Amino acid sequence: MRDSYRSLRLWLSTAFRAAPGLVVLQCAMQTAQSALAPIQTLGVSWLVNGMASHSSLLPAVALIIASLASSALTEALFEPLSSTVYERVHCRLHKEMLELTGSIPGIGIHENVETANRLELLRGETWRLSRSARTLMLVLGTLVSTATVLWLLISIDPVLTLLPALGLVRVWLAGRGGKLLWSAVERTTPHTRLVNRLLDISGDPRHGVEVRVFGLRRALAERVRAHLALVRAEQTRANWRGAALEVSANVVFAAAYIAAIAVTVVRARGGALSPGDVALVILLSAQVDHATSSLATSTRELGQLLNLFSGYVWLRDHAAELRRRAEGAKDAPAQLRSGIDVRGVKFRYEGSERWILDGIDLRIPAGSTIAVVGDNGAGKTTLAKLLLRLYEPSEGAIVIDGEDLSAIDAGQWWSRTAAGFQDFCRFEFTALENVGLGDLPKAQDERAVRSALRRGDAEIVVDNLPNGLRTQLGTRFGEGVNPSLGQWQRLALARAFMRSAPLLLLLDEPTAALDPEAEDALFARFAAASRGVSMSGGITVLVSHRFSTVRMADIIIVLSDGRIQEVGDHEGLMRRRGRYSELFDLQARAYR
Ligand SMILES: Nc1ncnc2c1ncn2[C@@H]1O[C@H](COP(=O)(O)OP(=O)(O)OP(=O)(O)O)[C@@H](O)[C@H]1O
Repeated sequence: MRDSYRSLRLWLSTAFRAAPGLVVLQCAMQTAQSALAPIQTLGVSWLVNGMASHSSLLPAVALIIASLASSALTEALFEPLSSTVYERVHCRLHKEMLELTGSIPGIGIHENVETANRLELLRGETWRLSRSARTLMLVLGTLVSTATVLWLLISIDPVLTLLPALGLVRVWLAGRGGKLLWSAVERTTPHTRLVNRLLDISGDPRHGVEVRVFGLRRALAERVRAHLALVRAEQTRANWRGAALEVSANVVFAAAYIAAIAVTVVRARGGALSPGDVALVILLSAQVDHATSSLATSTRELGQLLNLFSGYVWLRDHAAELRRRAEGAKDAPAQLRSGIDVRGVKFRYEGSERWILDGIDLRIPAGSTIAVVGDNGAGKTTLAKLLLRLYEPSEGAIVIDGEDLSAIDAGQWWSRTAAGFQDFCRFEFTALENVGLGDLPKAQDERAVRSALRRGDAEIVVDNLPNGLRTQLGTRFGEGVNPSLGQWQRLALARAFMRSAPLLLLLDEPTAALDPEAEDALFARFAAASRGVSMSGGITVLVSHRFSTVRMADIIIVLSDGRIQEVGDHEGLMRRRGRYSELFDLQARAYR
């Protein structure tokens, strides 16, 4: 109940916060417009009575003309006003949702099936949330017209108020139908998510080669069809059940409608009512029919909206709870003095029983470079993400200069780190922005960007662009150039080097897409860049399968099945003739 109340409040406030003046104007116009139809009917009733009693028709005609003119005016203005409010609410909601999800520490919210479903539902239905003002107007309009109709009916015969009362049964059943549909939508969200993902794959040029070479077009289309069929079947079933409820309510209402007209005609014949009253009841009954049917529609829509807003309340609460927890958080240090201690860290992904990291103990002194190697799936990237605080350890702690990382403000920690990942982002902006995004305050600072390009060995990429740093990258959203995979990766690396003295520089397979020559040149620069980072006590963590890169690290750890198998520097590990030296020799032979 409390949740429904909060959803209702959020629903009402969302539209008002986005466009307060326009929504008030919309409310006023809607109220006027909704009262005008019954008032017009009253004018018709006066007209009939005036003609029957041969009295003046002027008041009736004036009332009809005035209400017609006002109705035409408000109708003309209403649509553009609604669209403007819709756009404003839409922009605001998107902005708020991006800010809320972005403020949540960790990426688990996108990976946990339940929370990912909730987010997808919210994202996919933002257009419906944005129509909150329109639904508000629909409800308001129906309430005003129902109240006006009620008032007119009472003035004729209080028994006639039974008619709108029966209409409420219709509204209640429509609400039940809406609930049935909503639970079908919720049940089918995992299928909808999958369909969206498959459509993304089919439409993305990066996957185009595999889709064509493996002849996946048909198979993908068949999967999309099968999941959509499931979604459609569930939702159609719910729609039919809702429709059956509504039809039964309509039959009852139609019987009451006929009875009301029959009673009025009989009473008029007995002289208790005037001909104008009969005309009024006939016309008003039609309006009650219309009003209750649109109230039924808006109730259905309102139910869906409130369900959606309860999802939105959940997202806000979730983000607020994490903000609250972070309130007493400590500041990230300006410089690393001692270093990072990984103490007995165990980690498993949510919903999984398997330990991905199984008791990692590691000391990384300030200013050092550490390389992490190991087989596929050994847990290297997971460890890197824990250091970045994209996940929290399930057991144990990561300690930064004596302070538990989980007690340090996540936003601050991120602002003091830099990262280059194997699955980097390809921002289809200008080359300048693409690199500059690595340090937002300096995003447009050409000197800072050029220096990052130098450290990431990506100057050559920009030199070959037709408009240098001002070149638009990517061709999907307009005219631009399409860099190769390796060129994109060099730019992503340069982005990682934008922050000049991060406490943690994390490079996860940063050279995977580069040719050996470029890789060689880059190693030398890595060493220089790492020295720059280490001046502030910063630590460079390099995850790599290329042992020629790894060898320059101060500490090398070999991960195997989530445990540290070996640790030491290159010479030490080679002398030991263990797993590291075995892998190193294997790769060196392959390169010879
Ligand atoms: N988001 C996730 N949810 C559940 N399991 C995951 C997730 N990400 C990774 N894993 C699992 O964790 C294990 C370790 O993955 P991780 O990416 O850390 O390995 P890695 O050593 O970096 O591998 P690679 O060398 O192939 O990049 C893998 O078995 C993987 O299946």
